[in-house]
Amino acid sequence: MVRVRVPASIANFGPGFDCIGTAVNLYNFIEMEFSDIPKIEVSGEGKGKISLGEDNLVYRAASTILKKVNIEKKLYIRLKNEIPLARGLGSSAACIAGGMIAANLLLGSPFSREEIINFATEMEGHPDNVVAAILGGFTISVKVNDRVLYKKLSMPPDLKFVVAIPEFELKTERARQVIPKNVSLEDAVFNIGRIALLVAGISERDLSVLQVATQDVLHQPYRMSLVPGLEEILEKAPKMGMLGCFLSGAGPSVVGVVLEEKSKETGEFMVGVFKEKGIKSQYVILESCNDGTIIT
Ligand SMILES: Nc1ncnc2c1ncn2[C@@H]1O[C@H](COP(=O)(O)OP(=O)(O)O)[C@@H](O)[C@H]1O
Ligand SMILES: N[C@@H](CCOP(=O)(O)O)C(=O)O
Repeated sequence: MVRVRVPASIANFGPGFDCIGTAVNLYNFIEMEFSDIPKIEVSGEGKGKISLGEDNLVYRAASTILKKVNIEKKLYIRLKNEIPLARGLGSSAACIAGGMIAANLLLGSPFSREEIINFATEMEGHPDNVVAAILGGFTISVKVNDRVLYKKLSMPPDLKFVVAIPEFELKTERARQVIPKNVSLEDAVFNIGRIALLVAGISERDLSVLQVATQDVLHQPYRMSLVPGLEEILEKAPKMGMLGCFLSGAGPSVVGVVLEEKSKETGEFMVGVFKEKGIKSQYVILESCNDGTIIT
């Protein structure tokens, strides 16, 4: 039997659509062993909702690895989930990364970490969440044909990520449909500069750039129609003393980047805005997780 812990991830981090992600300290735990019949048990998030069949995402990710080495065996998988589903905290990436890494361990690790990153990216469709979930920290990932080229930085340790999590689910697939296929040169330049500033700011520990460096015009404006309250939160965030504010992944959760003393106020503010829109939400105060998927 193998047991892994895989972190949630905040993808995009403002301007880094499909290429930047950061792992945070909210986890799913996956236990896996070979079995005569396929069996899945779930506790925590998604219990009663998640499929217990072979179409379960963790099962599918693990099976992908078994198939690559022509192993036909069935699996018994126990899932203990802390990551809420379809809220923009990388639940699907955690299933794919964790399922693949656990299966690779069960097989005696025939695949390298690089290979797992490539397989996981292929299954998820974009590398930002899976790379952060596998490696931890703040990650920059670029797809080059079938491979992913990546860099990992560590987050300044004093940053808190206050995440307001609405009660409603927003599937990433749906949130991707509203983004236009083409962008203007002006918008591309807006994001390119901010991504560069963000990466430099994180590596130099210069928090003063975050306000501007977390702005985005490539995905957030289009997703506002799916997340009532997002526009108001982003507009008021600087006045509220947030260092940065953006949609978590594809949403609907919203992240306020703050220093500890602003955490509670930030969470209550965001939950208040959602409430005004008739949306129930709760907030959690998270920290960066520099470990990726680990054996526990
Ligand atoms: N712990 C889990 N076990 C099995 N499937 C899961 C789990 N968590 C998420 N999923 C699958 O992933 C889907 C959500 O993925 P996605 O829309 O990408 O949202 P997220 O932003 O949370 O990654 C769920 O509807 C479910 O099918
Ligand atoms: N770059 C993707 C990230 C999706 O993250 P998730 O946590 O919502 O799955 C996107 O913005 O579509």
